Amino acid sequence: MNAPPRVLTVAGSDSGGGAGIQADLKTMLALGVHGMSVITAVTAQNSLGVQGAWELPVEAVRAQYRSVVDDIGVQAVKTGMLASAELVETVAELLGGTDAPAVVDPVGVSKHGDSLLAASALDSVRTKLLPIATVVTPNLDEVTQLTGVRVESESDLRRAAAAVLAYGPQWVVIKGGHLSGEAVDLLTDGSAEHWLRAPRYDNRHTHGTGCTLASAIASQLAKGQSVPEAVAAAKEYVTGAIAAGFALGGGIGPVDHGWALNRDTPPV
Ligand SMILES: Nc1ncnc2c1ncn2[C@@H]1O[C@H](COP(=O)(O)OP(=O)(O)OP(=O)(O)O)[C@@H](O)[C@H]1O
Ligand SMILES: Cc1ncc(COP(=O)(O)O)c(N)n1
Repeated sequence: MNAPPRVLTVAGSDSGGGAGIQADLKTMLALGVHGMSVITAVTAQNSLGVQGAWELPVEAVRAQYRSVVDDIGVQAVKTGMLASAELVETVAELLGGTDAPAVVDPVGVSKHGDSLLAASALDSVRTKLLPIATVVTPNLDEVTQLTGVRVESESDLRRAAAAVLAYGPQWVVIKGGHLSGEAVDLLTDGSAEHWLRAPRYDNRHTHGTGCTLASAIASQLAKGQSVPEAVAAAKEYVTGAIAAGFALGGGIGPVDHGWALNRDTPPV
C-alpha cells in the first residue's frame, strides 16, 4: 500500500485533547494523512482554561523537527502555539529550510484568555514567521495583536487582510468566527479574494476551532490541492466539527474531529 501524504504539526500539547497537537493529529487522521508532531510546549489545560504551561528547550524542538523531516519527510507543515521569541525564530529558521507549504496559525491567546505567546515574541512572528508562510490564519484578536487593525464587522476584513499580507505571507485567512451573524472568513493573496461562508452554530463547545482549521488546510495542501481548494475543504470540515461539538468537563467542550468518519460519505 502507498503511504498517505505526511503532515507535520509544530505546536503545543493540550492535555484536554481539544486544541493544540491533539486537535491537529485528530484532524489529520480524519482527513486521511499521516500526522506527525514537534511539541513546543506542554500545557495543563481543560474545558475551564489553561492551568499551566511549560516550554520545551530549543534543542528539543530542533531535534524533533530534524528527526521527522530528515527521515520521513513532509508534504506540509502547520504551526500553532510557539510560546516564546526564541521558539518562533527557531521554527521560522527550520521552516525556511524545508521545501513544503507552511500553514501558520499565529496562536496568541486561548479561548479562555490565557496567553500562549509572550508579548516579546510578536515582533519575531511579524518579521521571521509571517514572511515564510504559505497561508497564515489569524483570528480577529490576533489580527489586532499583529497589525493594530481592529475588526468590528465584515467590512473591516479586507483592511485586516491587507495589513497581515504586508508582512509577506502568500495568503491570509482572516477568521471571522468571533463576529456576529454568519461564520465568514476571508481568504486572499492580495489579488484573488474568496469569501468562505458557513452557518453560525449556536454551540459553545468550540474549543480547538482555530487549530482544526489550520491543520485541515495543511492536510489538504499535502494531498496536492491548491490553497483556495484546501481552505474551502478545511472550512467545510471545521464547520461540521463545530456543529457536532460536545460538552466535556464544566466549561467549553471540544469540536468533534471524528464527525465525518462515521458517515456514509467519505471525509472532505
Ligand atoms: N459558532 C460558529 N459556527 C460556525 N463556524 C464557526 C463558529 N465559530 C467559529 N467558526 C469558524 O471556525 C473557524 C475558526 O475560527 P475562530 O475565529 O473560532 O478561530 P480561533 O479564534 O483561532 O479559535 P479559538 O477561538 O478556538 O481560539 C473559522 O472558519 C470560523 O469562521
Ligand atoms: C496548546 C494550545 N494550542 C492552541 C490553542 C488555541 O486553540 P484554538 O484552536 O481554539 O485556537 C490552545 N488552547 N492550546
